[in-house]
Amino acid sequence: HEYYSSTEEMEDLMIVDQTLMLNFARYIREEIKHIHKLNRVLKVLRGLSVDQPSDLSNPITAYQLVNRIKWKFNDIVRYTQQRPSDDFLEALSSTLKDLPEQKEVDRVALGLIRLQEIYRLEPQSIMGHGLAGTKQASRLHPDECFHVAKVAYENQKFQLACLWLQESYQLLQKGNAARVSISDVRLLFASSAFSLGDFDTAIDLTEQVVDEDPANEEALLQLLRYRLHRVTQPIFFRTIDLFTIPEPSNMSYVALCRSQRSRMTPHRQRALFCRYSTAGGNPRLMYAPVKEEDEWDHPRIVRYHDFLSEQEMDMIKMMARPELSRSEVVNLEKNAYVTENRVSKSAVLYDVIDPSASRISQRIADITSLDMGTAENLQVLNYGVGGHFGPHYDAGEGIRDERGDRIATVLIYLSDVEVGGATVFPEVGAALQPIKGSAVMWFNLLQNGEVDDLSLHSGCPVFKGNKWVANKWVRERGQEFRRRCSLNPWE
Ligand SMILES: O=C(O)CCC(=O)C(=O)O
Ligand SMILES: [Fe+2]
Repeated sequence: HEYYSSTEEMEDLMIVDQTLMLNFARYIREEIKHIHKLNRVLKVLRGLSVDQPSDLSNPITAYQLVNRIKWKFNDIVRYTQQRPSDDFLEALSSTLKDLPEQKEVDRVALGLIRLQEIYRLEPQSIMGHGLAGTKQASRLHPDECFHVAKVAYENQKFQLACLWLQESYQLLQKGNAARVSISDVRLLFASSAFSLGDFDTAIDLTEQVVDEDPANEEALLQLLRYRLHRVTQPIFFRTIDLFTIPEPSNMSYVALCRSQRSRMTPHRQRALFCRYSTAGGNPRLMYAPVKEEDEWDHPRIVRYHDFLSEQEMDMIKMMARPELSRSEVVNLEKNAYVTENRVSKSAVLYDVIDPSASRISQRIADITSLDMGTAENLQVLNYGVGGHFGPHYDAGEGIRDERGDRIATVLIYLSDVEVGGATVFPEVGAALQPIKGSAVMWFNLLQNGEVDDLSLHSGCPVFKGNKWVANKWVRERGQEFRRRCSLNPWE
């Protein structure tokens, strides 16, 4: 079972944790009871012993000795074999299937690293100090810092590895007991520095390890390798600071995630409006017009406020919860696969089964005047630790089928997000804040049916909070006359 890709399911892991501790405590109580019992048995058996060799002159005593030694032996075997650990071991093996695998632990560390890169956080601040609204700083153990460093290293994030190693080192220096040693930290730091081209630091640190333990073969080998490199490739990048968080390559996306604010000139902003809309006189909206707000002009993105009620949202989450499974993405050949570029769990709610899903379709049809006959069923998403969806198009080669392509996306926010988790459009600079109960809509295709390059978008990593959204993808077939309709605000 995978937990980290859904914040909602992380709660299950807390229960696994509590059960494990409870069973262990119960086991200890049983062991103590058992020891008491063994002590009582010991006392009884001692009472049956012959004290003095002289007693053996009495034939009765001699008989007792011969007889009781067997009796005692049997008792000892019997009572020591009755161990409470059997029940406990059984409980443990049933917990085993609920435990996260090491692979998952590594991916959570990768989630932390992603958050650090995107939101520019030093280990100190991601552990709580710099995070507004965090009650309690969550400190990591030196072993844990080392593990995060190792995952960073394995993912070629060498500077982040250095930062986490520094953290681990400082904790070790303060005398925190740990499995990892200062030498382990130095060696991994040396490798990271070496990978960043800082051969001097790599050699320095490895020499320190060798000085302390001249028999450390791994260190000796590394040292040779580093020295050789310094001779053969004497160019090194002195300018690289080992302790800075590097800027990811996709800057506009990252900057939008960080600020969570759209970037638009005031002049253009003044042309954005809020209105009550009846979608050109739809009878179902005449008495309850929808609150419509322009989020962006080109491509046009609008938000519908109070699109769903609290009860509707609770219902959707309740229906989706047991169906959640790891989200996948499709490639051009329409093959679906799991990737760390999309960390969430999702469930499909079918219009024909679920009244709340069909009601949503009706609302979307009313508000947008688009035909829902070919639209996809509602996809409900719950994000996980550092959960995100990297920049992507909702439409394209891998998506298109007999219903056409995904002409429009309606994205419904089923929760607020405390920090992070905005939906951003890096090509244009739009950032949509998750607002619980609201829905945003945009077109993925141009009027000519081609994918609109500007519709590239991304769900930023969730830093803090539990992000729920639902997607409704509208397909091209059925919209042939609707998108051109003059009553349609999407022209
Ligand atoms: O969660 C978000 O903000 C965006 C989700 C999205 O783009 C998608 O699921 O296709
Ligand atoms: Fe999307």
